[in-house]
Order: sequence, then structure tokens, then C-alpha cells
Amino acid sequence: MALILCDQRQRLLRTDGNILVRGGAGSGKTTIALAKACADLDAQRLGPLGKALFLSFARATVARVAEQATATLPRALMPRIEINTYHGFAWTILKSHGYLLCAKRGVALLLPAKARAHLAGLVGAARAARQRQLFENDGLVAFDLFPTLLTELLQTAPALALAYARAYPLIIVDEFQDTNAEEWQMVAQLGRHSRLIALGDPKQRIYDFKGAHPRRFDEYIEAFDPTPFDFAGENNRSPGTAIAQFANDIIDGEYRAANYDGVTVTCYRGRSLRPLKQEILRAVARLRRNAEWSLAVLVPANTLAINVFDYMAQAVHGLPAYPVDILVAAEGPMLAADLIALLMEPRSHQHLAAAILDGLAAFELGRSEEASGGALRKAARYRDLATAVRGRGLDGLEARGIGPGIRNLMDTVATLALSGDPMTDWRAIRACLNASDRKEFQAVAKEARHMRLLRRGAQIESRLAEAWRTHGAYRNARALLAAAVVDDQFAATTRPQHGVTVMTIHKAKGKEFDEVIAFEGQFQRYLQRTGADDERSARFNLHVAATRARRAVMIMTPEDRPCHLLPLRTSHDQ
Ligand SMILES: Nc1ncnc2c1ncn2[C@@H]1O[C@H](COP(=O)(O)OP(=O)(O)OP(=O)(O)O)[C@@H](O)[C@H]1O
Repeated sequence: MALILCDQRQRLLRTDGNILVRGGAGSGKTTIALAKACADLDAQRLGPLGKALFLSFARATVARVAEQATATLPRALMPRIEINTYHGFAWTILKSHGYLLCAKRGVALLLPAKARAHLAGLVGAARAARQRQLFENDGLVAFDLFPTLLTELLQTAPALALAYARAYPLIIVDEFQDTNAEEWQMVAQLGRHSRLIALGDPKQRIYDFKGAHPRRFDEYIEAFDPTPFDFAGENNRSPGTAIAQFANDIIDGEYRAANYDGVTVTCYRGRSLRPLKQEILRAVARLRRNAEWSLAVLVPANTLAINVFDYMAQAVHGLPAYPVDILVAAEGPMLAADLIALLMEPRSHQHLAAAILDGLAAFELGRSEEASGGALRKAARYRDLATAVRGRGLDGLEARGIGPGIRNLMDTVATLALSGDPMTDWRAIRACLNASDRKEFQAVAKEARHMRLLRRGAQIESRLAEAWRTHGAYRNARALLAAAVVDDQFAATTRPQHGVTVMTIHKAKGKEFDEVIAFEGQFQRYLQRTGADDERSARFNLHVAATRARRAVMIMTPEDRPCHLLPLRTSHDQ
């Protein structure tokens, strides 16, 4: 699509200094920011070697921006526009210079799945203190610590700050409404020597639970006196539909129209996912007439995304199976995979038993976002047992409970003749876990089925195959797996999102699709609790979900307990 440059946009392209761009979903903030980067490069405003840095939160957004950029920007300028996530950018600096701030000679990434195990049960200041301790004593850097450490590093080493500012004289910060206090400090530090362009939409603020706050815009205005631009009321994503109007009405809680073009709100019956699958198949039949098409199925919770993904892959009740992709947090599968990798490694029974117990503890603590009291108690017990085994050998395993289960598992795995084909051996070990009479191991096997949610499957396989070729055993399988997962954390998926993709609403931020189906389950609701803040955040989430669509959005809610935030009369009238 050719870029339309109105007067306001042309003025923006000529503006020097810091800039603030506000505007609703799909108004064109990202697009104009990229055009601005090009204009500045063209006019030699970034010096002979300077690059424009585009920072976003989600890898998904980075992929879309990169895709869009390749289609619309002059090729010669592309190498001088760097598109990255806040985390990816911070990590490139911290991994080489972070050691300047801690007692270790080098730093390592604390993967989110492992961080959960280290931080389970800690909140607020206690959590922050523990993260700091892990960094200072062990050189482990949790994601949450990235912005604080980068700010400190650039303050401690002014020469480094100047060098980075020379490399990136223009920094575009996307999704500014969702920055938390630490991220804002980091942006402010970067802005001391570089020009900033902040892009934001107050109505798309969906990360309050991570510290986003409405005052962020005022803080930026006060500190950097940016030239403001506002594209309020513009909609370049879904022109000709009433999707944007509907999405704004969701936030206001007042539905001004009886019908909205491009929007369907519908109740579904029963408890199965069949009605959702039927709608997906209908949408696919409509969309696939075009060569490249995209449909997003957006749900309120990770667990529901996985259920939908599994359901879609089955041919049930006469409905055909359909290929679907999924974007979810993969902490559970990652911890399960870690245990499988452990069982692939050559190791003595005593070491293995203790390591299995530690792995089970990490799995209990890290498989869900917040560990329950039960999970904390179980994990503590496993760790005590692991200490006993390390002290007294296998006698430390008790005769009841998990002890005999571990012995049986180790015996079964020991009888396996590994083949050297990583996938075959992986499956064989997963089958051993599944066949265990202990629920704990069955749960690991179940979670490991979602290993394909980790995008580095092929890389993990080839690293394991290489280990086998070199050593005749899967030596260091866990470390190889962890390294591949670290790579995965920072890989920007440049794969365009085609076909059907299931994800949470939060993951959909910054993306766009031909059509969107938003779906809530009986228990995984748009509105989780009743309270003014919960209601506000549910409205903002629905706003983000609806505005991802270019042509049509369908919002589904269960008939016996419909979401009261939705205009249900509209659906009956249709
Ligand atoms: N000036 C323009 N002329 C033509 N098309 C445009 C223009 N600006 C944006 N678009 C198109 O509109 C769509 C939305 O644009 P963009 O992603 O830049 O909006 P946004 O404000 O960043 O959205 P969001 O806040 O929802 O992420 C894209 O498909 C883009 O190609």
C-alpha cells in the first residue's frame, strides 16, 4: 500500500529533536516512525555511520515491523535501521559489559523458566532483592533486571553511553504506554545522548500488572519536551469497517451503534471447543481464497491457547483437522524438556536421582506463572530429598512417595538402548515418564508434548546429534538444550504470520491479521474478577484484540455465563 503523507505527517518528517506520536490502534504510528527514520537517514541527520534503532516489547511486533519495513523502505537504507526488542537490545550490551557491575567474570542469562524456580513465592521488594543477589553473586541476569542494569551500566561508564549514542543517534520506542518505571529510566538514560521518538496509545495499555502507568506520557513530556503529534481518530488498518469504533466503544462501555460493520459478537453453547472450531473453519474457508491470509484466535489465558491448539489438530466430531500455529509462553515445556535432556545424559544413579529431584522441584515451581502453595511445599520436599540423596546416596530416597518412582524410572531408562537419533531417543524417554505410575512424571511427559512450542526444535536436534557423533552419548544434553533456548529468546521471528495462529491477547499486541476470533472459555474469562481495575483491564484487552483485525472480528462468549462487557443485544439483532 502506498504511504499517504498528510500535512501533519510531512511536518513530522521535517521535525528535529524529540518527538511524541500518539494515536489509536492502526492509526499509523509505526509506519510514520519508520518513514521518519528513512527521512533522517536520507538527509544525513544521523551522521556518517549512525543507525536508527526501533525498540519494541514483543518479538511479534518486531517481526511485523521488519516485514512492513522491507516492503516499504528503500533497500539501501535497511542496514541502517535496526529493529529489536527492548530485551534483545539490552542483552547485547549486558552480555559483553554486564560483568562490570557484578562479582563474576562473566554474566549469563537466567531463563524465564529457571527464574520462576528461583523466585517462586517472592513478591515486591523481596523478589527484586533476590534477583539482584542472583546477579551480584552468580552473574545471573533475569529479564526483569535488564533495564535497571543497562541504566546503571551506562551511568557507570559514560564512554560506553557515548559510543552507543554515536551508533544510535535516533531511538524509536514503540508501545510507550506499556513501559514500566525501570524501562522508562532506561529510555530516559538512552535519551540523554540520542534523539527519542516515543510512539504510544493510552488505550492499548495492557501491562499494568507489570508496572505500566498512565503518567508515563507526562513524564516523557516533562523530561524531554518532545514535539507532539496526534493521529487520534485515524484508522489505516481496517478502513471501511466499524471495528475501530467498536473497539473504542468497548473502552467507554457505551455501545453507540446497534451494529458495527466487520464485528460479530456471539454466544456459544456448551462446554466444548467445537463451536470455536466451526467458526475457525468457516473463516478459513472465506479467507483462503487469497494467496496469503491470516487469522488470529485470541484467548485470555495461556492454558486455553494450548487447549485450542491441541483441539484444532484433532479430527473430532466429523470436523477436519487443521494446521494451526501457536504463540505462547513455553516455560512448562522448557522445564519438562530439561528433565528429558537430563535423562538422556550419561550419569551415575546417585547423581541422577538428586538431579531428577531438583528438576522436578523446578518443574513444580516454574510450570505456571505463579506457583501455588501446594507447588511450593512439594518443591521444598523434593529439594530436601535431593540433599539427602547427595549426602547418603540412594538410601536417601525414601521407601514411599516419590522415592520408588524415581528408582523405577531410572531402572527403565537404563534398560533403553539409545539409538543416536535424538528424536527417537527423546520420544522413548518421554514414553518412560508417561508409563511411570507417579502422577508427577506423567505431568512432565504431558507438558513435554508441547516441546514444539519452543521454536528451536531443529537446532536442539542437530546439537544433540552432534554430541552423539562426538561422544557416543548425549553428553551435556541439558546445556545444549538451554543454549538453544537462550538463542530462541532473542530470535526475532521474521516469519510472517500466515494461516491460523492461536495466542493470548497479550501476545497479539502490535500485530495485525485479516480476521480475528476472540474466544473466552467457561473459566478462562475476559473478565477474571469483578473490580473496577479488572473491568478496565478487560476492556483494554478486548480493545487490543478487536483492533488487530483488518477486515473482521468475531467475539465469542459462553451462552450460560456471557461476558457482561459485551453488547449482546447487538448479536441477537444481527
Ligand atoms: N500513512 C499511511 N498511508 C497508508 N497506509 C498506512 C499509513 N499509515 C499506516 N498505514 C497502514 O495501516 C496499518 C496500521 O499501521 P501501523 O501498524 O503503523 O499502525 P499503529 O498505529 O502502529 O498500530 P498499533 O498501535 O495498533 O500497533 C498498516 O497496515 C499500515 O501499512
